[in-house]
Amino acid sequence: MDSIVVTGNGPLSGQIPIAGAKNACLTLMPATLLTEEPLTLLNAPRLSDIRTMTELLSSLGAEVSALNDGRVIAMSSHALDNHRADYDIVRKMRASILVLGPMLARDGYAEVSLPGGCAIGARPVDLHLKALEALGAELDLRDGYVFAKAPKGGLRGGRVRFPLVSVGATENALMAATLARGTTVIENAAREPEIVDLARCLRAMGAQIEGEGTSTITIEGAERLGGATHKVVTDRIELGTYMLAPAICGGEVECLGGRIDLLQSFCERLDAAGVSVEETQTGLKVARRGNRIQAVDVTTEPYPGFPTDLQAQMMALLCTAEGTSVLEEKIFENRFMHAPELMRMGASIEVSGGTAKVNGVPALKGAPVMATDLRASVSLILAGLAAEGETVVNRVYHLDRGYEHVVEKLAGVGAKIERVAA
Ligand SMILES: CC(=O)N[C@H]1[C@@H](OP(=O)(O)OP(=O)(O)OC[C@H]2O[C@@H](n3ccc(=O)[nH]c3=O)[C@H](O)[C@@H]2O)O[C@H](CO)[C@@H](O)[C@@H]1O
Ligand SMILES: C=C(OP(=O)(O)O)C(=O)O
Repeated sequence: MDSIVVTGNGPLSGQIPIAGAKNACLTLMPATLLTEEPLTLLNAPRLSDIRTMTELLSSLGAEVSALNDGRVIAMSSHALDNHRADYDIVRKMRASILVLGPMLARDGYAEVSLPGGCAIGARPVDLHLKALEALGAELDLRDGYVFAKAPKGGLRGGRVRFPLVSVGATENALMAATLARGTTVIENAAREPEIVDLARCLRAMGAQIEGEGTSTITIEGAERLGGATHKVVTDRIELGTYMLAPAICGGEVECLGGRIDLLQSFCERLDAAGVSVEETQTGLKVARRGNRIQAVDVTTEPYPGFPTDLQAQMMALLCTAEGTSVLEEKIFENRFMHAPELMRMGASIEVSGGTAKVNGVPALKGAPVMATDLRASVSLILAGLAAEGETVVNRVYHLDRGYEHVVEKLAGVGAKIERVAA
């Protein structure tokens, strides 16, 4: 298994291009199952998760081609010759559950393996299933699979009220509702930019949707949807991750394609910690104001709150802050696995349930560390950029799920970083 070796090397300077969003692309790709016409995505990121989704859609009978070096994904699904999303693929990536709503809406049946838990939490899919039931689906859970059937005549519009905000369940419900008969109202919907991006793409395909980006989304079902060409929104999590690099190391970095509106609450926390963020013609320019970061408290919440997918990276920043920061993780029950690894680098962190108290230390020291999940991996790289000596991050396959060319991007702004093949 490859590892990434980082050596603390002082201030960074230059530009980092930000890719299209993994989490948007992973819901836009299954939207191809809603139409027989071609759906083309521009600005796609080149990631192993995208290859896994390609493998899944292909297994169902869709044609998926990566063009222009993977930046363009051209998809077409005339007729699906398989309606079973197999465990072997689903277990690799939880977003696989997003093929359920579209297949059911279009063809009236689907079999999808239940994804199971993962390192960051149990992550059930009960809300996805309840939403589809509200549209008339009959579901049977057997042998680790959900067997879903639409009523005669197809799904029908209905009221979906989520007891808690779920990004994936909102996406599944939204896609299914576009082909249901009548009106669907989704209440307590997720408001993430990736949901807005999905709604925009579905609208370009002919769907009638109102209210995306708010807690209530209304969908008027259509007989059929057509093809479209859609540009994937900027990856706000990749953006936030690279904004933290100059915050940790000093210097000034411009993240190309970045926008403050994608990360309002994150930018507010950065400002409080002593990091300036300036919007430019081409992106966001980020610089640390003083010599030392100031402690800040952070609570993760659904959008527009502070994203859970940036909590690990923010913790890496706060490890060397002046003072004590309290991080509260409210989305996933087990998302502090990076804390013990950061402590191996000299951080002082006390974890208790969903709360982590980070007592800032003047400096971190390089060490061999182990990546436990996607965002934990990159938090260790960020910490390594600021640490004295060499940090070796092992198990970097997690990183390949969500960050393309991380070594090239950071080396491009002056970081001393390399990937070492096993
Ligand atoms: C591919 C993708 O877009 N992944 C993102 C998506 O994951 P994902 O869509 O899986 O996350 P959700 O928003 O659904 O999860 C939020 C919370 O709801 C719970 N829940 C969810 C569904 C359900 O049926 N029952 C249930 O109890 C989860 O366990 C979690 O505690 O949003 C998360 C929250 O912003 C991000 O961290 C992930 O990066
Ligand atoms: C948790 C994440 O992804 P997934 O939902 O695909 O596990 C993530 O992107 O940080």
